[in-house]
Amino acid sequence: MTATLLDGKKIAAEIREEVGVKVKEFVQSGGPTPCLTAVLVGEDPASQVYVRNKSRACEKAGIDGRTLRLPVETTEQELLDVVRNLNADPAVHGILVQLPLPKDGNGGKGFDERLVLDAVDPRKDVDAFSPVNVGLLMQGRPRFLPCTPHGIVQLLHRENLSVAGKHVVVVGRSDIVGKPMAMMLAQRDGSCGPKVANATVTIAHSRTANLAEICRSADVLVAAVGVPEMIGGDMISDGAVVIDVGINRVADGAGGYKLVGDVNFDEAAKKASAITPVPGGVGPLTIAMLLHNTLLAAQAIFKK
Ligand SMILES: NC(=O)C1=CN([C@@H]2O[C@H](COP(=O)(O)OP(=O)(O)OC[C@H]3O[C@@H](n4cnc5c(N)ncnc54)[C@H](OP(=O)(O)O)[C@@H]3O)[C@@H](O)[C@H]2O)C=CC1
Ligand SMILES: Nc1nc(=O)c2c([nH]1)NC[C@@H]1CN(c3ccc(C(=O)N[C@@H](CCC(=O)O)C(=O)O)cc3)C=[N+]21
Repeated sequence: MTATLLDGKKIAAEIREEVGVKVKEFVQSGGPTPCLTAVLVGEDPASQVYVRNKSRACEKAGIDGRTLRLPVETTEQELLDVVRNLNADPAVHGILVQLPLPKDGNGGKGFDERLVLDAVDPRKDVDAFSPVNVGLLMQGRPRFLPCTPHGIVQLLHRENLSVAGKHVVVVGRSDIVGKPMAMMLAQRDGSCGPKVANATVTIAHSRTANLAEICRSADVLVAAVGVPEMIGGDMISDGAVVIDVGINRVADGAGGYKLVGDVNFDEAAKKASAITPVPGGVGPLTIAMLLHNTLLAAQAIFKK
């Protein structure tokens, strides 16, 4: 089988366009310009790219996208104060603390990531990382859907790929991708995205025995591992749908870097019925859903 390419970049552009129209309507009806503030500590090059992409996308959608760049010397207390000031600022609707926080930050001690994320007001938590938002999601009554899994849900929906009754294998159990992805696809009622529900979900991770065999039993395989091209063609059954979340920078052999996913694309494309590329797959969708959440946050605060 030769796979259809699932064009995340194109679908993300459609979603951003739709969000842009809704932002315009919201502002015309008297609402404030939705404002997303990203907090970036240190100078991690990958984080710089994501934050730049986010602010460009915000601008195009009519959202005020701000970035607070803090030096790596920032202390945990100072970072908590920054977050609390953003919580209290009525002009800011969405707050995103870019992860990972630098290991050498906070005077060399590193940050307690949980403590910092927990300080974000749940109503402004457009990443959907706070315990309140995770709990609401789990119970099938989400306020914000986490951006990366929501992007995947939108992709499946818009490509008419149903997961109902299918076996979905999610490789990876992070709080940002694997865990919420698994929970969202297993919902009874599609509360976690349009019509996307009722999958039978397996969560695999680094302690999983027989990973290849489990992956081969997947109708839909979601790889969120962070290991370049670790999912080979031998781990994919004929006709499976493959969603590659991985964004890994590897040497390109010419002195520079290139991005590859967690899936060996060339091998997988020979087996799968449909597959997302890296770049141009899940990454752009993540940003589109972040804009969506920022508008939701502004609408919810405005209504009160
Ligand atoms: N496209 C996008 O928008 C986004 C992309 N990403 C990318 O997705 C990837 C995953 O990110 P994230 O979820 O944050 O990663 P984490 O490092 O937090 O989690 C990785 C998960 O993969 C599991 N794992 C690691 N090695 C193996 C292995 N050899 N076999 C099976 N499972 C393994 C780990 O298992 P265990 O729990 O046992 O350690 C863990 O659950 C990264 O490449 C990241 O850059 C992330 C966020 C957004
Ligand atoms: N609080 C927080 N929330 C996040 O959502 C978050 C985070 N921290 N830390 C890092 C990960 C990663 N992430 C990506 C977003 C966009 C692309 C993206 O746009 N990728 C493009 C290419 C980007 C490039 O050229 O490097 C693509 O895949 O086509 C990738 C990865 C969000 N994350």
